[in-house]
Amino acid sequence: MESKQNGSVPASETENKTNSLVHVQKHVHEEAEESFSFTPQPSLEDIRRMQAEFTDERDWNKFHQPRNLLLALVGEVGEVSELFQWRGEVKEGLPGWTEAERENLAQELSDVLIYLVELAEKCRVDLPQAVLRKMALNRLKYPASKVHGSAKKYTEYQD
Ligand SMILES: Nc1ccn([C@H]2C[C@H](O)[C@@H](COP(=O)(O)OP(=O)(O)OP(=O)(O)O)O2)c(=O)n1
Repeated sequence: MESKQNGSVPASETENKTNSLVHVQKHVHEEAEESFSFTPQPSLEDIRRMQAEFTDERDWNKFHQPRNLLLALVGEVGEVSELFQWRGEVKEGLPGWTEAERENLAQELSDVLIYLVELAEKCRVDLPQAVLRKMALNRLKYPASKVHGSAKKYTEYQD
């Protein structure tokens, strides 16, 4: 028989609750810590080439001018937004999303990337190199020591 102190919850019950809380916290922690990375292929250059072949084979270059590609890109961004709308905040890893919803999102994000890469190609922007330059600029604009933990825009810092 469990001993009750001053009518409080038996020690074993408190222990169980504590244990399950620790379990839940550990689970949440593990989910947040779960590492994720992309497979290295295809590269952006691979994607550029594959999309160029797709376009050539269909004689679609006459439609794929920069402005049309930009409009197509924005349209696909809208399709990604549709998948998130009315859901409220969505946690990292998309807990509760079905496999079909995840696949849908993967397809829409791919459409965005495909049009982005082709737009960059048609504008003669070497996207991987441009990204390296831009990230270097971002690091200069937002020194970690200065902005750590703050999401303020760089123009809001007084210095
Ligand atoms: N003129 C076109 C039409 C399509 N695509 C390619 C690039 C995109 O990855 C995809 C876009 O196809 P859809 O316009 O059919 O759009 P979705 O695949 O998003 O279909 P839906 O709008 O029904 O969701 O196909 C392309 O390069 N050029």
